[in-house]
Amino acid sequence: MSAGRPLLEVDALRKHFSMTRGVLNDEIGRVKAVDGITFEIREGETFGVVGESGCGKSTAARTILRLEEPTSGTVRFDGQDITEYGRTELKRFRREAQMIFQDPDSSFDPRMSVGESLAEPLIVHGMTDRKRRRRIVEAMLVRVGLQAEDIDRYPHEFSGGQKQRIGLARALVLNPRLLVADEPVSALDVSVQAEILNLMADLQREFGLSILLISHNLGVIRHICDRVGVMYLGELVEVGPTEDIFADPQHPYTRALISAIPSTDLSKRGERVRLSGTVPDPSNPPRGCRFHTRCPEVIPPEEHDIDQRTWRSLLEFKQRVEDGLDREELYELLHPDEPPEEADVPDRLHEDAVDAALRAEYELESGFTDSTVEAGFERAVQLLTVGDVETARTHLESTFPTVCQRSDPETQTVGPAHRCACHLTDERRTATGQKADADTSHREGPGSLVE
Ligand SMILES: Nc1ncnc2c1ncn2[C@@H]1O[C@H](COP(=O)(O)OP(=O)(O)OP(=O)(O)O)[C@@H](O)[C@H]1O
Repeated sequence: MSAGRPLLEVDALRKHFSMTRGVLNDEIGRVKAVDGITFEIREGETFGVVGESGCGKSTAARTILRLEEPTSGTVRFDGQDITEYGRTELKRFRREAQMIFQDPDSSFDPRMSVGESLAEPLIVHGMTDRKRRRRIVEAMLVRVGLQAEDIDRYPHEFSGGQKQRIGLARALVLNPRLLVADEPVSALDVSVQAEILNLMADLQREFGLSILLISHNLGVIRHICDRVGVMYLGELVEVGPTEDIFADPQHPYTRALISAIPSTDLSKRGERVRLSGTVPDPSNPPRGCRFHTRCPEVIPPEEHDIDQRTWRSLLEFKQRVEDGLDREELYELLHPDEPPEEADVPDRLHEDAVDAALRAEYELESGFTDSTVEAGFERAVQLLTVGDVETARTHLESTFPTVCQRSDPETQTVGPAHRCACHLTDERRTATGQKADADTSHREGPGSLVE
């Protein structure tokens, strides 16, 4: 369990990939895969990073190990900034910080025996005594639950779970201080997953390891992590001790991930929060809170009487207009079997038909109870039927504002070592009379979560 001093300190780390075009490689944009994350891992601690596919977890791990060069920010290992390491220091660091991957197959050369694969790092780091290497490798195989005789076998002779054991043995053969495990069990049968996670926990205790565990599955993280960082679109939106994150999740994204964990408790089934769509394009992240385009708890304007589901649907409509809902698209909505390029799209579409089609598309009521909401929606439809998307956009912006779209939430301390970046946290604090406690020392947006 956690106790020691910080071994790894990640501060405002960014990794952007350049998108280029043409022979001159002109930059046309940047994929903000990791966009200002801050956390630390103490000696002997397991820290989990969780988030959906495409949130930037693997890029974060690779940048922390300097397999990718960071765009900005620092990574300190045992107090030293690894972003400034030269070749020799980097070699030493690579010995102390090892990585295992999702697919153990891809990390083994099928032509090399297990013994040869595991001895390789020892040779690279200067161990010339062959007998000694063999003794170390055999002992490590036994330690991960295999047999010393397995040393002369080949990767294809092992099951997926056994291969991941061999992967662990190879990562640990150099006695590292940090293990970075990127989705180590997601390719394995569920029945084998717990065995590998338990083995990792045992090895961690025995070797006093620090572990950075990356997974899209909070159930996996819960199994062995002391603390968790929840990652969304390049940012850490919540960080805290595992038990606090599960007992009192603050961020709607964390709540959605928790609800996605299959429950064996029948009474708890059916409470799953469904997130619409996938993680947005990191080269063009939504403004304000990056999660607002999918957030099931996005904050409605105070002046409107509107339920959460309707508000979510209205915001999806608003987003579609923002993305440019022109007359051709509307025509397609009205006439799904008639491609607009072949049809003569009229200058003015039929208002009632567009109104009905949009309400059906976004599952909106046929008449909103709040007359201002009704009038606001009708006005947007009018503007869209004549193709005035720009005015429709500004009209929707002023009629249906939300703080979630307007501004980036600041990181707030919500409990001991528990931080969250969400406007709902501000609202809750205001409602309970607590002073907003923004972390002004780390103004890097929601990624600024430190212990
Ligand atoms: N070398 C690269 N060049 C350009 N974009 C990249 C590169 N590597 C990753 N990306 C992009 O960065 C974003 C984050 O990818 P990353 O693999 O880190 O996410 P992830 O959360 O680990 O997802 P997964 O579990 O699917 O790997 C994605 O949009 C991905 O397409």
